[in-house]
Amino acid sequence: NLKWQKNSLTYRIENYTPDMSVSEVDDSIEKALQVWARVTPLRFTRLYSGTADIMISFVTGSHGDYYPFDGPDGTLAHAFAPSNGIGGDAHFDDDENFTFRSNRGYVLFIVAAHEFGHSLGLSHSDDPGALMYPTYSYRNPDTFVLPRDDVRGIQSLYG
Ligand SMILES: CC(C)C[C@H](C(=O)NO)C(=O)N[C@@H](CC(N)=O)C(=O)NCc1cccc(N)c1
Ligand SMILES: [Zn+2]
Repeated sequence: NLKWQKNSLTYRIENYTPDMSVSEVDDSIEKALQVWARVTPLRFTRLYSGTADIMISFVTGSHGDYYPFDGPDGTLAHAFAPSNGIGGDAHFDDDENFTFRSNRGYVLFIVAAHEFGHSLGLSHSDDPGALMYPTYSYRNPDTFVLPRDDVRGIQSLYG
């Protein structure tokens, strides 16, 4: 499936990284979902148990899918395109150092916003300024604005 066939999606934070406080992780995830909700009819509801559309976890190395993580740097996270089961799920490599807003380490909000782009059906962009560009670059979460290329991409799916 190219995209979700519903606008109301659920998410669940299954576990936490030791790099940040629980509230910083919660806030980073919520803000990363809002980035996409603001420019689409999509709405996200948090679940605290059971199976959500977007299951979010912090894992290292081999973790039960066919895409084991690779230690520090390299792959930071991955997410699965919309579908039942693992579709939509986002896994974060906990061998990375995730931060709330420092440019030392990877800003979880930025990585999560990128991953949720995949969870919603976006692939990578070749626009170097795009959030969906393949490689991470630091951006201040307090002043982050979704680049035009990403708005175009998500609205071509859900606009
Ligand atoms: C083939 C994929 C599994 C690579 C993986 C990715 O794109 N995940 O969505 C990944 O972690 N790519 C790294 C590439 C790298 N090490 O620079 C990345 O930073 N992706 C996350 C990211 C986060 C925020 C912004 C952007 N543009 C990219
Ligand atoms: Zn990616």
